[in-house]
Amino acid sequence: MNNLKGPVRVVGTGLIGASIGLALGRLGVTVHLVDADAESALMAERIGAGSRDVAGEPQVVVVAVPPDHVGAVIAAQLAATTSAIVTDTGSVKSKPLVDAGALTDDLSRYVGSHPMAGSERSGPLAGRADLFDGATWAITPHEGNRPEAVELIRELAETCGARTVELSVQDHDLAVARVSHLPHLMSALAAGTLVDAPASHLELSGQGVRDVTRIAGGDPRLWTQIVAANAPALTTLLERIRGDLDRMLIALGKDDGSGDITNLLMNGVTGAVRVPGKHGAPHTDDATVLVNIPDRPGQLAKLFADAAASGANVEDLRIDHSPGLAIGQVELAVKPASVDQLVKVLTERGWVVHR
Ligand SMILES: NC(=O)c1ccc[n+]([C@@H]2O[C@H](COP(=O)([O-])OP(=O)(O)OC[C@H]3O[C@@H](n4cnc5c(N)ncnc54)[C@H](O)[C@@H]3O)[C@@H](O)[C@H]2O)c1
Ligand SMILES: O=C(O)C(=O)C[C@]1(C(=O)O)C=C[C@@H](O)C=C1
Repeated sequence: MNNLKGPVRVVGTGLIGASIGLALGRLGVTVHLVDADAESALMAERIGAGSRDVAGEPQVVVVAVPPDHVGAVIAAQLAATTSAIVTDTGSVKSKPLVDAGALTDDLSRYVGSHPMAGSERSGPLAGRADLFDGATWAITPHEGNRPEAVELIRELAETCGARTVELSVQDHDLAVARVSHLPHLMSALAAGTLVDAPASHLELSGQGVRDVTRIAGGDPRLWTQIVAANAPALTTLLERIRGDLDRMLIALGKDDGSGDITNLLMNGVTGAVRVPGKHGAPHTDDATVLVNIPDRPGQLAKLFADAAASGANVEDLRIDHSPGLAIGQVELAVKPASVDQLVKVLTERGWVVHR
């Protein structure tokens, strides 16, 4: 470790590039900012993601531009540098390798990577220094890479706060089709049915629809490039979903279809619990307790104090709050053995609690 000295040149200073600059800046790594759009680089500099002074050979180049441009920018950066290790943050890993390979003979200084953290927002002003803290960052070396080059990119990701996972380019693209690209398409399709919904229907929106539609807000131009670049893997998954949709439609049309509906829903439960929890840890068996919380200052602090008094350790929490309502709901995740005592103490102290 500690081979990352900088400077790091970030090409593409939008959400991801600016966040990388901010994250590296926390540990004093010098970051140089380049963007085809001068305004984007200026904004990134203003929020403290680095400087637009790009003189000299960088130690590392991070290419954080939209997927259609990644390969060409990698090739251009390899040509513009002599020793720098070049990586990219593109959401699909086979396309940059093919695109850059068509433009240069030597890809030994290029190591692919992909931070598995982001947002539905774009541009430098959406950048956050803590975006990658605890997130997974995929490293996808190819045959021509030297181990030291791969190690340097691993160190870059870890300096940004992430934990790294190494996998092949092909395996990466299959994995993200499942855990990122298909979920995005499903979110967009579900949100699309709201386009012509009457306001009186939308008024009933609760946390469920907010959870399902958040990522649908992502930039459609960026996501078109992402899903087009991963079409083969996505096609296989979409065909599977089409089969499940047909099964659901047939079951809904039958008087005795509830068994098959339950089977499809059970399948969802089984899949959902396989999603790893925070920091890449396995999904825990924590139990959840829901507590109604009045929208008044100090209530959250009081709830935590009362939970602590029961002896329960709060492993995680989520707050659902609808603007305009005088009450919200807090979901406390605790060890199953703590639930009974937690519910007893909170109820005694006046909280409305649901298991
Ligand atoms: N948005 C996410 O959640 C997310 C997460 C992980 C990885 N990624 C990947 O990271 C990359 C960047 O995504 P983003 O969300 O930061 O996009 P963004 O739109 O916020 O920023 C992209 C930036 O690249 C610049 N740019 C475009 N073409 C360029 C070129 N030829 N040379 C230099 N600059 C150029 C744009 O001006 C823009 O400032 C994409 O490849 C994306 O697939 C995105
Ligand atoms: O949190 C989000 O908004 C994201 O969609 C981030 C997300 C993901 O699917 O996890 C989106 C695309 C990227 O390539 C990596 C991360």
